[in-house]
Formats: sequence, C-alpha cells, structure tokens
Amino acid sequence: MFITVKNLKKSYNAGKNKSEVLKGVSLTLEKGQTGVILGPSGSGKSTLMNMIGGVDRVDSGSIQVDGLELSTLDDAQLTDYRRDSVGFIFQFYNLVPNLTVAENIEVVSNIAKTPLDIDTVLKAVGLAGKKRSFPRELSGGEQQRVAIARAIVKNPKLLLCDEPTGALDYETSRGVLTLLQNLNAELGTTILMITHNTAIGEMANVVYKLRSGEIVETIRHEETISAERIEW
Ligand SMILES: Nc1ncnc2c1ncn2[C@@H]1O[C@H](COP(=O)(O)OP(=O)(O)OP(=O)(O)O)[C@@H](O)[C@H]1O
Repeated sequence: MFITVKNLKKSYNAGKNKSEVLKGVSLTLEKGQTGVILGPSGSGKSTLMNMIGGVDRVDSGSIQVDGLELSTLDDAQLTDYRRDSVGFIFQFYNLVPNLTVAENIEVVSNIAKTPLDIDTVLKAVGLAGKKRSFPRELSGGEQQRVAIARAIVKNPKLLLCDEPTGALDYETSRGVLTLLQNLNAELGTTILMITHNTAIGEMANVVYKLRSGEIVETIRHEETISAERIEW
C-alpha cells in the first residue's frame, strides 16, 4: 500500500478549549491511484492533507507513505520527505509575481533531487509558449497550470491538491482535472485531492467522505470516469 493512515488524531488549541479536528482517521491508497477527500468546510480535509504532506505533525496514530513512517521522523527528515517526495497544488496558485513562468518552476527544480526537464513539463501542461510570461499575463487556468508544472517538475511520488479547481470556471476546471489525470497516467504519480465538489469524485479510484473529523464512508470505484466527461 502506498499510503496507509491509521487511527490519526489531531487537536488544535482554540484559546482554552482543545478542539479535536481529526478523531481517528484511517485510510489507504495504492500507488498510482487517485484519491479524493470530500467533505464540508471545517471537516478537517486540509488538516488531514497537511499531515500526509508532512507539513504538520500527528498527535497520535500512524501515517506511512511508501514505507516511510512520518510520525517518527524528526523535523529535518520531515523537510527532506516534503522536498523530495511531495508536490503541492493549492486553490490559489501561490506563484511568485515578479518571476517568469520558467523561473517560478526553476525555484523548485533547482533544489530537487531528480527534476524533470522544465521544457518537457511546460509542454505537458500546455504552456510551452508562455515560458517568459509573468503570472499577471496569464489567465487563472494558465496560472494553475504553472502551479501544476511547479509541483510535478521535481517528479514527486505524491501529488497533494487542495481544491485545485476552486477558483476556476467549469471549462477551465475540466482542463486542469484532465491534465492531472493525464499526469497520473503518464508518470504514475499518486494523487490525493481535496474538493467540495462531489462530481469530481467520479474520476477518483477512491473517495473518502469526511465529516467532523471522521471518515464516514469510503467508496472504491472499479472504473473511473475521464475528467473530460465530468459534469456539474
Ligand atoms: N493551525 C490551526 N490552528 C487552530 N485550528 C486549526 C488550525 N488548522 C485548522 N484548524 C481548525 O480545524 C478545523 C478543520 O480545518 P480544516 O482546514 O482542516 O478543514 P477543511 O475541511 O479543510 O475546511 P475548508 O473546506 O473550509 O478548507 C477548523 O475548525 C479549523 O479552524
């Protein structure tokens, strides 16, 4: 199994009150598969993803990614794991405004262990001609494609996407989802994606429904739908 989360618990201190955000979450995802975490606002989706991405630490429970037990890593090891193994994509693209498209991607490829070729990646995301453009010169969908290029240039084992189409219109969203699906097929990258949108779950091998810090349902699809055919 590529990802195995067992009985994961996490609380945050809100003033004097301790609030339990994850109340014993368990899930599994196989290598090369796409998983979607569905759930209402505040159900703990980002918190769960942050733990799997090594951004935050568990209180108790276990997270294994490709055989590595994250809960036992020290800070330096966790940083190495994040840098070498995980690509992140967010709703807001977080590009550096005064760097060109190519330079935004170089920021990551320069520190990657085994980076992919920038031109190849730009071609894969359909932005070969925009290499020298600045983010402000691009549409929202194009900016998200740059963010995807930046996330995949280090050839991560795991791609974590937090509402990747949250700021995009329907057609552009389908383009971005199709791109993610193609990358998954071509590079074998395991993808875990957060969304509010139940329709997006149809393209996933596994859908985890999160409610108030608990997985209330796990749905495994025998067959997945092409992102181009998803409708909402
Ligand atoms: N660093 C933090 N410190 C304190 N509380 C936090 C922290 N991170 C998250 N929380 C709280 O944990 C709960 C779950 O937040 P989380 O962001 O994981 O939910 P979510 O399902 O991703 O929501 P959304 O869809 O709105 O992004 C919220 O009540 C939030 O206020």
